[in-house]
Amino acid sequence: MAHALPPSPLAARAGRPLVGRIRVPGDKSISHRSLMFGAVTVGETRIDGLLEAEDVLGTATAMRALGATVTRDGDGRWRVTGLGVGGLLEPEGVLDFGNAGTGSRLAMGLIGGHAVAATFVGDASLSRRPMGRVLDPLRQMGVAVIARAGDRLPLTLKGPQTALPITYRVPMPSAQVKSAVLLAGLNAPGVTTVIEPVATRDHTERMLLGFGADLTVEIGAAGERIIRLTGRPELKPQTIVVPGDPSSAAFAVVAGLIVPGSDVTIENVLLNPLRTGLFTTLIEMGADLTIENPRRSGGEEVGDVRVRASRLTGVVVPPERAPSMIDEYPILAVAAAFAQGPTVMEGLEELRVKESDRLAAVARGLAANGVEAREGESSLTVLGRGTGPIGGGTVVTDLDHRIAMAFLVLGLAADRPVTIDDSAVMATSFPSFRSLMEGLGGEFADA
Ligand SMILES: O=C(O)C1=C[C@@H](OP(=O)(O)O)[C@@H](O)[C@H](O)C1
Ligand SMILES: C=C(OP(=O)(O)O)C(=O)O
Repeated sequence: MAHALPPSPLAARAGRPLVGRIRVPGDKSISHRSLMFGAVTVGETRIDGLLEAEDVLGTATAMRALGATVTRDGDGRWRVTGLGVGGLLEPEGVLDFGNAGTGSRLAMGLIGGHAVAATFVGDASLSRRPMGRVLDPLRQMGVAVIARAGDRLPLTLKGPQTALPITYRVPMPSAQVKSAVLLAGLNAPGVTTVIEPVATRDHTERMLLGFGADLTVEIGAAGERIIRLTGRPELKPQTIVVPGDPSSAAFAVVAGLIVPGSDVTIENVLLNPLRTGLFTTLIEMGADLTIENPRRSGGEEVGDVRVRASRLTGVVVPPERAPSMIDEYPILAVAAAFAQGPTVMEGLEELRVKESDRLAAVARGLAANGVEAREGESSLTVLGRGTGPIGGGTVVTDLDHRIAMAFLVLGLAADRPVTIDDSAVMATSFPSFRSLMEGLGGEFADA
């Protein structure tokens, strides 16, 4: 795992325009779910374009430990032969989820619905993130939990003989919490209901329907989403084609907008409307961003995203947009650093419990590079391009891949190089970040 190695600093600096067409690796959310749903399906699920990054590889290892057969062909196609809903086996060792919030929390739901015990561990970042948000509903479903104070990793859970279907209103906008309850509900006899006051990414719902589950989504009187899942379905093996991850594409998109003279196309990007808040915001800022070749693939909207260098203007990003771009605020803050006038981002409380406290990390990284920003309790204001030079600083990544990549992009357009203290963290979600950006003309140097 990245954190066990000595840190490997990396610097990015401005050079020529970024030009070309790239494909980014597969979507992380869909990749985790493909492996997990395949593990509780009888028969062989095939996955093309699985994200081969540390977080998802950790989920593959965990599914093997639970008894599923998970293999990779020479041509990069993955195969999962599962055990059916209710069929998971008790793992022998601990399950190490590394840096992965999604992997660990969704697996807690999946395993919590089974009458097996499992111990979850992770890296220093994952071990400080709150797990009570998932454990609370699982306890209501009959899961026994032994955890450190504050419900942090490492922890052990044991699923009941028969999980209780519950009705659960998700208290914070979180697709991970929603998904954990639905995954536990898969093996609960009866109907599990999850109520989401604010819509979050809906890959669990779309994919469970694709696997043949009996699932409905109703919109309530106050606009809330009411998701009902009938437990103990017989899931049917699928062939899944994972589109490019918009959260990874985001780095090349913003780089193409802020490096003068650039023209970059990212092909085959997932464009699920619950994931595209960043693109909406950039267009509002004046970005020359177009979607080419829009199409559907595997039950999801996809397209090619083309950007050309643009003069950006600061905007106010409304809090209700946050769930559709929750992982993209660090890179939006970088775009905002090159905009004319302030960009105000609100409703960001969830950023404090990601791989790092991203509100603080972004504000610190900008300050280290001469960009003025104001950090509020749950908001961030980036004042935009001032008169002084941008860059020249070193950014503390604190085991956070998105902080690392966002600030390297800052360096590609800054007046002075920007250094991150550890580039290994990018392996969490986007191991090919550096080579893809170099292919477009980006300049990096080991520092
Ligand atoms: O369900 C998912 O795949 C994810 C949900 C989001 O987390 P939250 O549910 O904590 O908002 C997001 O930040 C994460 O990268 C992936
Ligand atoms: C928050 C993220 O991931 P996770 O919660 O899965 O660790 C992310 O990838 O930005």
